[in-house]
Amino acid sequence: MIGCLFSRASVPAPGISYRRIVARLSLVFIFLIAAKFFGSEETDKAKSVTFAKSSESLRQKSHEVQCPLDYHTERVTFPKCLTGRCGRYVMDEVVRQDEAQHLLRIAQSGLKHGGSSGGASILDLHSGALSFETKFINIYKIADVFTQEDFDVYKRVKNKIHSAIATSFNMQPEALYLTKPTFFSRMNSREAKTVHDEYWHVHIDKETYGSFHYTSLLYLSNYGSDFSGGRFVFVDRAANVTVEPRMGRVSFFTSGSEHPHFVERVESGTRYAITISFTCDPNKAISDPILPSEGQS
Ligand SMILES: O=C(O)CCC(=O)C(=O)O
Ligand SMILES: [Fe+2]
Repeated sequence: MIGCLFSRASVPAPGISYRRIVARLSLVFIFLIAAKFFGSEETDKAKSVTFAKSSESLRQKSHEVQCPLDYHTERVTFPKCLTGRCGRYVMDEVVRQDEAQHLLRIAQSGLKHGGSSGGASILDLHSGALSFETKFINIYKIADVFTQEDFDVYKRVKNKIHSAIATSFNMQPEALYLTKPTFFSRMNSREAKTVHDEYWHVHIDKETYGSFHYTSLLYLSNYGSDFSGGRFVFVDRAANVTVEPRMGRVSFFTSGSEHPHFVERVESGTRYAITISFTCDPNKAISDPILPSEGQS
């Protein structure tokens, strides 16, 4: 069989010229190159544009995108919160460095009591959920880790981000509510052990989490020095658009199908961030976390 194929390849059939073979091979070659560049795997997109570099401090950088159809349908229900504009923002001056450092210490001291066996761990101060090997435990049941000051800083920073979103999207702050899940994340290059470790998949927050209308991310470590890989990537039609995490950097965007995104795999080091989510639906609102009183945990 193999011999047959070889002989067919080396002796052109009558009527097929070498020129034709070269032309066909060229077509195959062009097709392979095109497949590499325009392949369906979004994460392989060759064209990548940096929206925010970790080396630059941005007071504000924004980009407006077209809102999807279902956004306009939902506007009827939440007209004060869905103001007709969809887009993304990066701001480096909303959260102070000392506040970001304080939040990093909260994340580290909480995660000391657990941590995933794979590459992604979370800590949720609202529910107490903490990654532990391949599952989750309630940190409030096992340790008395946090102080009132920790909760005060957390709330102050959340309020600043809430105001920045309300102002940027031109809404009354009362129309926008904190929702769940809102959580610290720690990512590294460890091999995934469960689906919860697979943070690198393209997703849409409104579909993944249900209640989100506005997603915000506060970065607690620096791309390039604390870790490599791990950039945030918007999967736009024309190109992938990256945000490089930077200590204290706030990035926020409307959470619908206009913003598919993923986090690149971390190659080395440790990446810390907080996902703080907001909804327009008062029924999906959550309150600020409070320090569990003695005997309550
Ligand atoms: O940490 C990030 O940069 C993004 C995380 C994310 O996409 C999410 O929590 O839904
Ligand atoms: Fe997300």
